[in-house]
Parts: sequence; C-alpha cells; structure tokens
Amino acid sequence: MTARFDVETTPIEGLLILKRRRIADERGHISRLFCGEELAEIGWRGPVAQVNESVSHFAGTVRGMHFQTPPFGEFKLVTCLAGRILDVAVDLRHGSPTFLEHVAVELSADNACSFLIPKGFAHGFQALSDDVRMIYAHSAPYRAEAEGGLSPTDPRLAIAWPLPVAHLSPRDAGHPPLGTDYRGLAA
Ligand SMILES: Cc1cn([C@H]2C[C@H](O)[C@@H](COP(=O)(O)OP(=O)(O)O[C@H]3O[C@H](C)C(=O)[C@H](O)[C@H]3O)O2)c(=O)[nH]c1=O
Repeated sequence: MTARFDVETTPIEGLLILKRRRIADERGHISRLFCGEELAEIGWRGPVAQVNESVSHFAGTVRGMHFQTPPFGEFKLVTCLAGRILDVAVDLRHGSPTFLEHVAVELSADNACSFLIPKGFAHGFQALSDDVRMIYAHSAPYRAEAEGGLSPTDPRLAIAWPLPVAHLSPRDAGHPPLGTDYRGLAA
C-alpha cells in the first residue's frame, strides 16, 4: 500500500495491480494516475519517457502481445479510463521461474485499477466493451526497431481471451508461433 494506491501482488514477481484511491466530494473525485515517488517504492525504475493514449472502438479487439527488445525494454503502467479490458502480461524474462506464464487482470473506468508491468514482459489486451480508452505510461521511448511481438493466440501462451479474438492488426495476426527453442529476453 502507498499513500495513493492500494497495491496487490500477483503470482508473477514484479507484476503489480494498483487500485487508485479516489478523493471524492460532491463535485466528483480526483485520483493519481502516476506518482514517481510512490511507484519507485514498489518497483518502477526509470522516468516517464512517454505517455500514450489507445482507443479501441469494438469489443473483442485484441492488441498484442508486444514488447521492446533490450536496451529499449520498458516499464509500463496501463490504465483504462473508459470501458473495460482484460489486460495481460507474459513473463519473457530469460531464466525466470515463471517464464512464459502470464497474469490477466480486468481494468476498467469503474474499478480504478492499473497494471504495473516491468521490463521483460510482453503486453496485450482485449477490449471487453466498445469504446475503450486507455492511457499508458512508458519508462523508455518508442523505438520501432526494437519492437517485438508474440501471437496473442499462441498455444504456448494459452491466454483465455473472454471474447472471440477480433480486429487484430496485420502485424499482430502475423506473429509466428513460439519455437521450442525460445529463451526469452536478456535482462
Ligand atoms: C506503441 C507505439 C506505436 N507507435 C506507432 C507505430 C504504428 O505506426 C502505430 C500503431 O502502433 P501499433 O499498431 O503497434 O499500436 P498497438 O497495437 O496499440 O500497440 C500498443 O499496444 C500494445 C498492447 C502495447 O503494449 C504497446 O503499448 C503498443 O505496442 O503507432 C508510435 O508511434 N509510438 C508508440 O509508442
């Protein structure tokens, strides 16, 4: 727990679910989306190098599973400000005891939760409603040349998407299946 977030650990080391505390009055409420001091206490490393908005129009849309290769690996704080998503992070850390395992968490405007994802993870999500709007904080800049991706329907990941997978980008539809020799990302 920190001053502005209730922090929930997950079965995978480093992956954390943050529930924002709302300071409410008759006008509405305020809550903190990111706090450098508090997130550093619970594991965030690095600056906020970029903040991205992501809008998905249709329930069923899947984006992912994406990561940036070293040295552009990044922490992400994923927040859903409108609608509902199932957010998924896959452990790609070479030598991790939970290698290729994942955690899935529902994020929504209503539950005020965010997903803190360290370096070494692939990230993706499925829109569970139409008109999803998300905000991502990234600790490293976007580098197209460092982009990597896994198929969100790869049988080795066994991600149970709640809805039929839809609206994949050509890039995401084209990720090859993981080979048995895949060893993950160096630290
Ligand atoms: C991520 C990103 C993308 N782009 C450009 C690259 C493409 O020309 C265009 C769309 O990118 P993409 O199709 O990769 O967008 P998403 O499928 O939403 O990918 C994102 O969603 C998954 C779930 C993530 O975790 C990442 O944040 C990110 O990879 O935006 C940028 O210019 N800057 C950026 O930071």
